[in-house]
Amino acid sequence: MTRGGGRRGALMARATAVPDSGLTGSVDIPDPAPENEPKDLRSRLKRVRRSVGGLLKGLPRVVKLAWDAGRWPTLWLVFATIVGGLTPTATAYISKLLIDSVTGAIRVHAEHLPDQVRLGPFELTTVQALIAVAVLQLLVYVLNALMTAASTISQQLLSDRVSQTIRLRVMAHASRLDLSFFEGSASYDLIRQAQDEAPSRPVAMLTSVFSLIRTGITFVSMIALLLSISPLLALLAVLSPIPAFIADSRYGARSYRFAVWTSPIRRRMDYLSTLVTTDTYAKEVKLFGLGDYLVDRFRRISAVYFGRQRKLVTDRNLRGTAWGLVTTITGSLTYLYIALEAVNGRLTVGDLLLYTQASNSVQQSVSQLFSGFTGMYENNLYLDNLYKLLATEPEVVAPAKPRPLPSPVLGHVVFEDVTFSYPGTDSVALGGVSFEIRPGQTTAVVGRNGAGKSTLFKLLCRLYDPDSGRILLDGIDIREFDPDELRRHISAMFQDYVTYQASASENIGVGDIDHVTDGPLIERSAEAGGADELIAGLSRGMATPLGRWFNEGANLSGGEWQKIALSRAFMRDSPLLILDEPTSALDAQAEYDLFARLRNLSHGRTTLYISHRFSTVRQADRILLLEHGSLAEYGTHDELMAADQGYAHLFRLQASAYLDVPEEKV
Ligand SMILES: Nc1ncnc2c1ncn2[C@@H]1O[C@H](COP(=O)(O)OP(=O)(O)OP(=O)(O)O)[C@@H](O)[C@H]1O
Repeated sequence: MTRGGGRRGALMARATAVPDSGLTGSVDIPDPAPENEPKDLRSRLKRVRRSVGGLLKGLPRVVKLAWDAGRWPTLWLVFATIVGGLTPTATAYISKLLIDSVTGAIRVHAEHLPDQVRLGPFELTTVQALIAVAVLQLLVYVLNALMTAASTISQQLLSDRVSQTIRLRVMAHASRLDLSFFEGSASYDLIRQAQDEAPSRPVAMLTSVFSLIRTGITFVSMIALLLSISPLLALLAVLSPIPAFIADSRYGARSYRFAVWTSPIRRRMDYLSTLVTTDTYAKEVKLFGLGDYLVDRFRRISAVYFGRQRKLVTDRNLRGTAWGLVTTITGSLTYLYIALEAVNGRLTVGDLLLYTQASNSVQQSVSQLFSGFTGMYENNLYLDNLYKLLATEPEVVAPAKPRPLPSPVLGHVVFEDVTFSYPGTDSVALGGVSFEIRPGQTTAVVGRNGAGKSTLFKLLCRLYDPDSGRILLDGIDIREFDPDELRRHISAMFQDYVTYQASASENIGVGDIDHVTDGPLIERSAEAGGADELIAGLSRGMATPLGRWFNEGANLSGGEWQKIALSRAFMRDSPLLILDEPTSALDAQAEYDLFARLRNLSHGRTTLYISHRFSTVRQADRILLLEHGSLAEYGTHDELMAADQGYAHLFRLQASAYLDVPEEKV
């Protein structure tokens, strides 16, 4: 993954250019910069070449997508397309036959000639000729109806399957991406676009492709008819729709850019609506009376957004229609020309009908060919986003030949001069941090807010890689292991743990997905995390749904959720146990109980925990104090108290508050 470079960098610049913080500030959207509008003919031609090139590259991807999603529906669609493409020509020809047989029959009766008319190469009686034409027409209509049904069914099936395939790919890929990818607003936009647009765009592209083929077939067969009567008519029919196409293609690119540009705005609209419609936020929204404010803000942002969109849509269609008039005028002139030719006796009435239909159809197909091309171009731009997302590779990856983890892992952790800044930020979250934790030791990590404690844990779990320095586990750089394999050897609970909308047992079981249905293990983990009593009190015990999204589930308190999250961390019997503020929401008794249990649970495992409560911190074998991303002190409680530096000060500060005596007397 590139950090803010290239296209992502450009997207990031655009995203931040929107002067809207979300909850306050201007709701207006600056106009998309007309950066890519070509001015002269050369650059226009260059752009056409580029778009055609992009299309030709995009086409096989979509066809492959359809083929992979369903072979039979794709084949049916091809067949139906070919038949559909020939139908207008066949219908026009049959109409000519019908008119010629009828006028022939009228002449036979009026002039008392022998009852014989010519139908194509055949000599038939007038009645035979009329029946033959009617049967032919019926066959074409039936075939066309069948093919239309086949094409509708295949399109529907393909559309569902293709969008499912895309969703799956996006999900599967997103689950592989680095944590940092989700933390950048530009990449978040990319995922949003891929999720919103990508499922429908391949099908839209496919539909454009097939209608293009169908129109192409109609065009070629009709133009053959037109050329035989008048090359001038054929030329006129081909050239007249071009102005409308040029107008339309400009707007195709413009509406794509508009969608990219407004993605941050739409994301904010989603956010505002989430704030008022999701249980997690409902309490505060009510308490602070935010409802009306948020709804009003949504209304104003959406009014601006839809106003801009309305302008784009109306402009596009009005201009398209204006240019389309050129086509209509040419069409009318063609009709006049053919009518005069028929009056002068150079054409039969059937020919008149045939050529009228043919020229009309050629004009229509040319304009459909062009607009199909524009549609494909537009869809292809959206698809590019999808492929850009799928091409984004995680940086935190396994080496070509990952080293197997030692067996058993002893849990000897060494940080060697580790420095790290979060992607996209200048400030150093950890700078030159070095320390060693012996196997089986318990270490408490302390420090003020923002000192880098959680960052240290994230690096140890390889959610990020250090910018410099090394982290060793049992003497081996953790980058030599497969990160998934490494994480399987770590039991961790983070500060912002997830509350799954699932049963109590599933909430704990996901801590080791291979054992998500292992009842006894889940029971043991619940006991370790201190959630056993609370679960026993739920109406359906372990089977009780937690959260209310899908079921009438139980709603837990903050501390109760934390016990569940803690229990989840104990599902794995790993050599490394990492707990980020595990007791922040627990009552004093529950905290005391946990640390009493932890003495047993951490036996033989290297344990690191972050805590702001020094009564628990002092129980650790070692204490590590971070200050502004640097290691300030490291040692036992007694050593650090004797050193009488930062730790001793913080310890006394808290103790004095408990004991109600001045700090210097503690
Ligand atoms: N995802 C992120 N992207 C950018 N900066 C981050 C990110 N997460 C943390 N930071 C920054 O890195 C620094 C260290 O953060 P960290 O979360 O490690 O602090 P902490 O010591 O765990 O704080 P607390 O006690 O509040 O949990 C902070 O300045 C923070 O703003």
